[in-house]
Amino acid sequence: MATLAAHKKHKVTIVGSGNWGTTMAKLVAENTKAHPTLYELNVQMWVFEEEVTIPKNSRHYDPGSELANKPQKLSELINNLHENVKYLPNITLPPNVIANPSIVDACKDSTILIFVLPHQFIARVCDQLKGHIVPYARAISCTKGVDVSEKGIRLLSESIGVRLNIYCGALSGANIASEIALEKYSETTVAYDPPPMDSRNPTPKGSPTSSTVDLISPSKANPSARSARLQALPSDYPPLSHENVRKLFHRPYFHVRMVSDVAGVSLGGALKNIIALAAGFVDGLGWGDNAKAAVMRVGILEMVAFGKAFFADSVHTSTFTEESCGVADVVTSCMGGRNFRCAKMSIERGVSIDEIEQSELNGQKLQGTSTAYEVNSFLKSQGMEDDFPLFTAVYNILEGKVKPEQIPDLIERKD
Ligand SMILES: NC(=O)c1ccc[n+]([C@@H]2O[C@H](COP(=O)([O-])OP(=O)(O)OC[C@H]3O[C@@H](n4cnc5c(N)ncnc54)[C@H](O)[C@@H]3O)[C@@H](O)[C@H]2O)c1
Ligand SMILES: O=P(O)(O)OC[C@H](O)CO
Repeated sequence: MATLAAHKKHKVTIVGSGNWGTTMAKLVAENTKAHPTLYELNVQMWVFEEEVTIPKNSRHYDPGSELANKPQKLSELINNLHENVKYLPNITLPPNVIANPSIVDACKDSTILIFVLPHQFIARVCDQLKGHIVPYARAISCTKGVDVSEKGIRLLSESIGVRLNIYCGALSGANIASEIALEKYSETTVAYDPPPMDSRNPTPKGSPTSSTVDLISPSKANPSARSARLQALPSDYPPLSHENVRKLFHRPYFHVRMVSDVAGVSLGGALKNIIALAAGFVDGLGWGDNAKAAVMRVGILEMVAFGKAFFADSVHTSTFTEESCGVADVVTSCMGGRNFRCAKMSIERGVSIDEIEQSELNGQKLQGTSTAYEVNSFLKSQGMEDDFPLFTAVYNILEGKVKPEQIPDLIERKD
């Protein structure tokens, strides 16, 4: 019997256009061009619209132009210059990256949605998207953070999945965007564990087209786990197997390892930002590399303990220790990430980290500060602050309740 070949291609949208969002658009657009049988060439990139003046040090600044020093729409600048002059300056984007200020239009008919927004904006953007995406779309979250509410703590992959009623995987790793944009070698971890119905291609005649799938696994973190009716990917699309998803992200300079542990990948990316703040605090005191290594060691232990305590059914400890999204991300973030750098500057200058974020990041957002608050509020609700002394110390430093100089005593094991 002749099998029906997949003849449609996946349309891909990048939801976000900051430093990492724009880098992600660049590398994904290189891959849609490299794999024309799987993916549509053009990659939509949703831009949170703002007016931007081309910086005077930009290669695109022309003092003789009538547009010099005039604010212009960021999405139009990106499409005209093939560069995001605000969030990823001096990097040329492939012409198949299409900046789009309409979230609904950017995601229309897309079967793959790649979320790369600061985590505080995820809920609002998902709300705007509800009812405007194809029901069999699949998502990957590249955002680092968690979603804490009175109901408990949710991974962002879960949050996106539940809000949009679609399956969502995660991408995270030791990935400082500016290095990857310059095509310097780096690795990442992509967790994608699609429901079995997605790997069936073509769909056998008479088989169901939708299935009930747990979008959130029941755990201590989520006592009210939720199931949803997930729609199968139609068989005229190429299956989103590990092999095909890998082809969307892997580049000669960006090596991808595929895993199935979505919870571990999501959690590693979120918690490492709290550890990076601690590393910045001790470095800001001029304490050097030994001190940084000490907070990294304790931080990694707390990351593993957090996974075991609240996501025991889903997280594999080996994801933290063996994959780029765990220890490797802690290391790179504590050496050169924005959370580390801003925490360090805040100590050196004696001002709050929020002020440093405002004055130094030109609109880029820190994820560590809000994650430290969110994780603390969750730990408090569980009566477990004392079990995570480094995470608790970072929160108390941000609150001005303890001083960074107290970190060694605060994180010392009490046994
Ligand atoms: N930059 C990196 O090196 C890097 C690497 C890996 C992961 N990440 C993660 O990726 C996520 C996105 O970070 P980024 O670096 O792309 O962003 P960014 O911090 O560079 O930029 C902030 C973005 O937020 C957008 N924004 C501002 N207000 C908004 C609103 N009200 N609604 C929606 N969007 C709004 C801005 O337009 C901009 O695109 C974060 O979770 C971050 O931790 C970043
Ligand atoms: O610059 P940060 O601190 O947001 O970290 C960037 C990446 O997450 C590092 O992997």
